[in-house]
Amino acid sequence: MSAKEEWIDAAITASQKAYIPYSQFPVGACLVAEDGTLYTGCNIENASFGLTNCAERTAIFKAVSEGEKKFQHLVVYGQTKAPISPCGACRQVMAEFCDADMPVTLIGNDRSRKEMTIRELLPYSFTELH
Ligand SMILES: O=c1ccn([C@H]2C[C@H](O)[C@@H](CO)O2)c(=O)[nH]1
Ligand SMILES: [Zn+2]
Repeated sequence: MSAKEEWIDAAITASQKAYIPYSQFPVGACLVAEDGTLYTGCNIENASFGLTNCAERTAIFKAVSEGEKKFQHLVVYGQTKAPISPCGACRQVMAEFCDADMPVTLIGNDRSRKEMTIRELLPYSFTELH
């Protein structure tokens, strides 16, 4: 299923909560659980830059900490010209908690969008310890 407008709106609204004193670059995410529950997230920066948590990971960690295990879609919004491209850390975390076939909709400034799967975002990923 392609992303519902409601999910995109939720990601955009979440970006308005971003804590971004260093980059001034707001990002929002909306993770949709199997039953339709929405978990939103924004990027949360830190004076120790490496501790910054991206919007995608905020949404995923919120959902997992609420006990969610199955997801159907992730939307990521950023004010980029082309649809935003998640960082490597977020791709690895997505691969941990989402099925390889799950769609991820990437959104740019003008609501331009690109739909990819988890597998396309992180091919040949490390997912198991054995
Ligand atoms: O997919 C992305 C890309 C970047 N950022 C954040 C991290 C940092 O706060 C700011 C600039 O990289 O944007 C996200 O949250 N998600
Ligand atoms: Zn990231």
